[in-house]
Amino acid sequence: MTSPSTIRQKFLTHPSELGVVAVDFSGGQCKPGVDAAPNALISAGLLEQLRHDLGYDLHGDSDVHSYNDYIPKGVPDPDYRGMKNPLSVSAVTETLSSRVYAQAKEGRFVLTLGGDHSIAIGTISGMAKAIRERLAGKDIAVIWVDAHADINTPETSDSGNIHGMPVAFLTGLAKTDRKDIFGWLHTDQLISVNKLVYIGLRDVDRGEKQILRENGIRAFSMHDIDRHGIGRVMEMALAHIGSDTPIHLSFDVDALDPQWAPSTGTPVRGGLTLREGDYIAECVHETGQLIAMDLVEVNPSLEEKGASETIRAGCSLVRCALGDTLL
Ligand SMILES: NC(=[NH2+])NCCC[C@H](N)C(=O)O
Ligand SMILES: [Mn+2]
Ligand SMILES: [Mn+2]
Repeated sequence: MTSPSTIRQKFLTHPSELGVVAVDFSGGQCKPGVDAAPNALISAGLLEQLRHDLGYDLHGDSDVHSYNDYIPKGVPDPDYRGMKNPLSVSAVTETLSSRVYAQAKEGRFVLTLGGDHSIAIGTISGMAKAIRERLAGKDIAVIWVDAHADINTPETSDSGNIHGMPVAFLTGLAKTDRKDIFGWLHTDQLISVNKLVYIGLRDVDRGEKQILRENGIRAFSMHDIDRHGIGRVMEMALAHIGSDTPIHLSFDVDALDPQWAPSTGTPVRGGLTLREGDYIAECVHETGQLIAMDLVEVNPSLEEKGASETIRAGCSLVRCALGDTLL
């Protein structure tokens, strides 16, 4: 086995530097409020904790950069192949992709605070490209922690919400012939289905199940976690990725049970405990392969009584992924 810090050392030329990207965007789904999450997380002290308690130097957005400025103005954004707000989501994620790429090129860990999960189209494409350039064509692995698989194509989606489709675009399973609707994604920005692992699934659409099956995608559902325990599931998930691959962790807060994270747009009962979520983040940190994390789908305006709990849970997940709880 290569020494655990090799990947991080090779890629993160500045391991104590964080590129923070705060994305106030909600256009990948229909409920307002998820755009307020980055501010809520920052106001709760997240960045200060990373700086002060964990000793990171922060770069990038110290407050929220308005991604809504990148939505094309004065042009209608009609549904296309059933997708809602396709031009807006495409334009925002394209800009986000280049901002993430710029941070990653500096050799920094990139932490993105969403926003809805459609923003992963930008973050993961930016990381995939930066890693390929810096590590001689190497692919990144993605650990997608979520109640949902978010791998609908426009054709299999019932809702038309693009936050249910990012993985289909990122893997090239969803094709597009429109430059202005994700046609900007080039092969060097895509990920391989073989290096994708899901954890926490429990609400997967019928068409998505077929996509997972047909592509042999590794997925650990809540059923698997109940059967094997989170410890064994993490061993299996990380073994699938291997020790020589950089990891992007995309964490949807709805992977947690609504008891811990009620303020989210598509809550599903029967989820992870906060401790299980933290444990996932700790295990990925411990590999020395983690190079980027997204935290998405915190919506402070839903279930307002639970908003501070959800924000606190989100802060905890990020701190764990950045090494807080390990001795
Ligand atoms: N990122 C999320 N919370 N996604 C929920 C997706 C729900 C459903 N599968 C859909 O495609 O609409
Ligand atoms: Mn989800
Ligand atoms: Mn999601």
